[in-house]
Amino acid sequence: MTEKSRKQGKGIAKKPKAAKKAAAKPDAAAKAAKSTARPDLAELRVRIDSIDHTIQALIAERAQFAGQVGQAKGKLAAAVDYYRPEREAQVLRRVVDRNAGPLNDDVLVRVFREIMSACLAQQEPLKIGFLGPEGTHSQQAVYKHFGHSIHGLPLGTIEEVFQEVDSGAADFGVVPVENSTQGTIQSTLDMFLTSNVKICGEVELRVHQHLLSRGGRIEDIERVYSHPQSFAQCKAWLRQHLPHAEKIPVSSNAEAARRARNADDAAAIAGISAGTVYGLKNVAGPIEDRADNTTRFLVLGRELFPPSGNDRTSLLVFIKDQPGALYNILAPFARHGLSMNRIESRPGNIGLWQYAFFIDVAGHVEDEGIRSSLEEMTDFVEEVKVLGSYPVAIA
Ligand SMILES: O=C(O)C(=O)C[C@]1(C(=O)O)C=C[C@@H](O)C=C1
Repeated sequence: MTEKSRKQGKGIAKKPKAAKKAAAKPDAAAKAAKSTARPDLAELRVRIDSIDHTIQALIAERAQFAGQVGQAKGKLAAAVDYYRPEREAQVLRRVVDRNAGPLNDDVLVRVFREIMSACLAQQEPLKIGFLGPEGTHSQQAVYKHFGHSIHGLPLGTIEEVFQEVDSGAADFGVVPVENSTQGTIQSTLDMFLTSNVKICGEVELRVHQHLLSRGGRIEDIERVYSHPQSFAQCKAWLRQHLPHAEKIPVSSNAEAARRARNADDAAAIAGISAGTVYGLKNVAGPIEDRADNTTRFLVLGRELFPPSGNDRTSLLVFIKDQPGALYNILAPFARHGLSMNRIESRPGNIGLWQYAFFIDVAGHVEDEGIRSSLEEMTDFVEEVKVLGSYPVAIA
């Protein structure tokens, strides 16, 4: 059972368009953009050079201040201790709020993420575990969330990502948790039943699938490798274009690409970056059946972070086996006006037919509403685990 209103949680307070425009567009650039006369290329490049000069000086100045912020935090043990997801979310929401174009929000967010990533790496790059090998969508999610100034650790399974974070070998981990076409990734949810790791962020990634092969000719393809989730996302396309090819499920799309590089009659369904890593040609794509195909990833860490102002809380609730228990754990959220974004039941590993409920609710566990809701449900639960309170995904 899943109830979703994710976008509703985004809550990025937008200024009225006209006010944003007036605030941001420099006069000279606005006039030049309106003029019908052909602009002078050399003059434009002089201006761009001058702006680049200023931007570079400001980035260097920002990096110096970020370094001082590091010192202000005291002598901490490792880079992981300097990372502040709630602060990064606030910085990025302001970027979106200020944006008056012409660049899209997601482009500007990417640029500022990279700046913060580089600023943080001045201490030492964060070590981020993800479902490898190189070229997976999980790796893209890592870069989207942490920028490129990190040290990526490609791992074999979702379970290993949890273990490496738990043991401290990785500072953070990134794992897929649900796909808009295919639903929940059960193996991720089940790990929370036994693991102590915390959720400290979420990433939403538009996922495009491509048919990749060494030879690049669809008429040669007799075997297709991919992860079962990706096969499911491209079911209709495969039925229409490769109905007779053998479909071979493997552990990741990048692994599919790795195998497809050995023969001309083999292909992989994977992201385009896997093709670049493994030297494959793009035969067709995007080939996912739904154009809005999106995967949501969770960022795993070892501690809870303070509120960012627009957060989500994930709970794991083991309810008592008694009439009305489920109603009584959900009613407090309604009483406190808290939006529930998701509820999903899984066998709880605590006895036959005993279920655990994964619940996502808007807000932070330090908020009065969630604190009171948790108190009010105590008579109806065996145990509640707060899996994490973290900033709602940005752009
Ligand atoms: O504000 C901080 O706490 C910083 O360390 C600075 C900064 C930044 O570059 O803005 C860098 C890393 C943190 O994760 C958050 C923000």
